[in-house]
Amino acid sequence: MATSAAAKAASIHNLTCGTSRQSRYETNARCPLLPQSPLHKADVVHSGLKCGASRKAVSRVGKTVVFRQPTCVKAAVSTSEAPTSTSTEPGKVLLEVEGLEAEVADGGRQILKGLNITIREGEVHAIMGKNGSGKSTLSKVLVGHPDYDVTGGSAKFKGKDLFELEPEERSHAGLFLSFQSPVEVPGVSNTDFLRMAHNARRQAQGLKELDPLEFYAFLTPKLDQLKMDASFLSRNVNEGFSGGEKKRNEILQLAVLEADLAILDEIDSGLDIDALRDVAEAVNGLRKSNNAVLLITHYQRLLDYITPDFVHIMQSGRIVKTGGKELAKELEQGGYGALGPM
Ligand SMILES: Nc1ncnc2c1ncn2[C@@H]1O[C@H](COP(=O)(O)OP(=O)(O)OP(=O)(O)O)[C@@H](O)[C@H]1O
Repeated sequence: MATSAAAKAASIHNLTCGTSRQSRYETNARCPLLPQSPLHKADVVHSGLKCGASRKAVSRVGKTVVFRQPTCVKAAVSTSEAPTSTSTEPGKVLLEVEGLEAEVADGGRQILKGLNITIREGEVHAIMGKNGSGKSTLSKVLVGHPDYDVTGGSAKFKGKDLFELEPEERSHAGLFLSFQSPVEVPGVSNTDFLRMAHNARRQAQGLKELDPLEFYAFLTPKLDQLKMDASFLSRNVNEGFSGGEKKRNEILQLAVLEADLAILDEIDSGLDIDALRDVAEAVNGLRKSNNAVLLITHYQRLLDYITPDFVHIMQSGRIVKTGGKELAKELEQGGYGALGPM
């Protein structure tokens, strides 16, 4: 058996990770998968990979756990299938959130205060809102970030109770979050990382894992699509990447995982004009009739490229207004004051 990080991960990824909500206090440690890597306690939750140490082991040994944020996986990403947002038939419900309330873990302050949103297959939703209104918290709560406790409401993803699933199970089920500030994972090459994540979901789906050559063939067209140089594959995950390169790399993960619901948190921040277009085109290329995108953004410019079906305005932990794409334009022109009382 090869001793690469990928092979090692492949052999351990079906063990239990310490990143569950219950074990969030046990993550001040190093992962057996990425022993060189300090753990990113707050940033690395949405893992399609599982850790090599059980929670029990974590608490007993006092060290452990890894995880990384990626991923979900399916096979090839088709760019030929048109999204169905123009269809008059509503797609199947992918995500249904009702009355969601969440607070900072350990009895901290309440951030989400009764949030409702329903996302169907084929749709693009955009959430906008002033700084601190709770947009990123919503995305992190949905993927099971350990910094937050759900204190009320419900969320169903593809008909299943989302909060019954561990973070990596949510990933395997097809939920993907591109973080606002993607973390670096020293010691693990991008290609190994992507393949681990890809194979973790394939395994969860009962599919045969791809070997390095098969995976490379699968990955290469996606690099072209994102106009990413192949040299990014051999570099450690996000290490030394510019802000824009990290964002492209997030979308590469999404392309590899072909999630059913992609939550993209400020994917436009830090991108130059060309990069914004490339990333937006790549996201559009990933859209299919049976998947959906939730964009969190402050600016209309992203929505010029990725046309939303619904724009939601968030304020104080709730969605207070919903409209079509014209709502974002109104906001751009007049600011939040122009939207009137909400
Ligand atoms: N882990 C945490 N500990 C303490 N406070 C937190 C934590 N996470 C979020 N908050 C607070 O919750 C509020 C909402 O934060 P959040 O990052 O969700 O806002 P946002 O709408 O995404 O903001 P921005 O547009 O600036 O990115 C903020 O006041 C923030 O300081």
